[in-house]
Amino acid sequence: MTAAVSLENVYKFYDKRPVVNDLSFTIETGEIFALLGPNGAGKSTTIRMLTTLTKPSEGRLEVGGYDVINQSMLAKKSIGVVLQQVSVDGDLTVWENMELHGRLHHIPNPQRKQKINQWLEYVELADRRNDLVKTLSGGMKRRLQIARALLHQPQILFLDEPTVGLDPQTRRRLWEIIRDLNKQGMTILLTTHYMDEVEYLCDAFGSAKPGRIGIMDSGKLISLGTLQELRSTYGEGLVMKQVGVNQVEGDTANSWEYLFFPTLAAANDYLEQQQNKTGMMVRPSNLEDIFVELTGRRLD
Ligand SMILES: Nc1ncnc2c1ncn2[C@@H]1O[C@H](COP(=O)(O)OP(=O)(O)OP(=O)(O)O)[C@@H](O)[C@H]1O
Repeated sequence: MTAAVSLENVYKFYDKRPVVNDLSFTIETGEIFALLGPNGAGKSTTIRMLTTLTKPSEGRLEVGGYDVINQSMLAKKSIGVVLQQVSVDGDLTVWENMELHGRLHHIPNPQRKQKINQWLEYVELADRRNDLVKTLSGGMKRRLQIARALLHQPQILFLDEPTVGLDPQTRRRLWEIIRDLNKQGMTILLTTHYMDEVEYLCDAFGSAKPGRIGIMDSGKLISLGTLQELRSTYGEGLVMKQVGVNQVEGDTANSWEYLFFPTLAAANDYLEQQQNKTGMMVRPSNLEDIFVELTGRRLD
C-alpha cells in the first residue's frame, strides 16, 4: 500500500540552523497521526513543507504518492489544510468563503453547490451560510476552515493546532469531527501541544486502529508509536517521588522525580519495599510523563 505521507531525511535550515533535522517517517492511508512537541520543535515547519508552503532544504516529501516539489499541483489536490491562523475571510459570508475555495479548485457547478451544502451541513454551519464570517465564534470559524479544506475531496487532511484557543466544549466538538472523518477513511496529520487531544484522538475507538504519536523536539523525531507502544517502551507504572520544593516567583511548587517501571505491579512492589514512603505515590504512566521523561520539560 502506498503511504499517504512520507518524509525521507528531511531538513529545513533557517540561518544555517536546522529547525527540522533529518526527519523521516511515513503515515499509512487512513491513519491518524499526531505530531506533538513544545514551541519551536518544528511541527508547523513540517506541516508547511508537506503542504507545499515552504520548501525543504534537503530530503524528500510525498503526499498522496506525489512529490511535493516536482508534482506540487497533484500533491496540493490530494490534501486539505487547516492552518493555525484562521484563514477565512471575515468580510465574506460563510457561503462566499466556500464558493471562493470551490472556484479556486475548479469544482464545476452544480457539483460545487452540492458539495458546499454537504460540508456546511456536516460541520453544522448550514444555518449560518449567509452570515459574515467575522460574526462567527472562534469554534465556528475553525469548523468553516475544516469544511472549506474538505470541499475538493482531499485524501489527506492536515491540521496545525486545530483547537488552540478554543473552549473545552468546542474542542470536544472538533475532536468528534476529526475522529469521524478518520473513521470515514480520511488520513489525518495534526500537530498539537495538548496531551488530552492526542490521547483522545489517537485512542483505539470502535474497530479503528489506534493513531500513532510522533514526539518532536528541536527539529528531531525523538519517539514514535501508539500510546500503548510508548507506554510499553518507557514503562506502564510510575512512582512519583517528591524530591524538594521549588520557589517559583514567590510561590512554592513541588518538585518530583519520576521512576518508570515496566508494569504498575512492579511500581507498587518498589513502593512496598521502601522503608520511608513519605512523599511517594504510584500511578499508571501517561503521555505527559513520557514527554517529560524524554525532553526534560513540560509542554506549555
Ligand atoms: N520563516 C522563518 N524564519 C526563521 N526562523 C523560522 C521561520 N519559521 C520558523 N522558524 C523557526 O523554526 C523553529 C521551528 O518553528 P515551528 O513553528 O516549526 O515550531 P512549532 O513546533 O510549530 O512551534 P509552535 O508549537 O510554537 O507552533 C522555531 O525556532 C522558529 O523560530
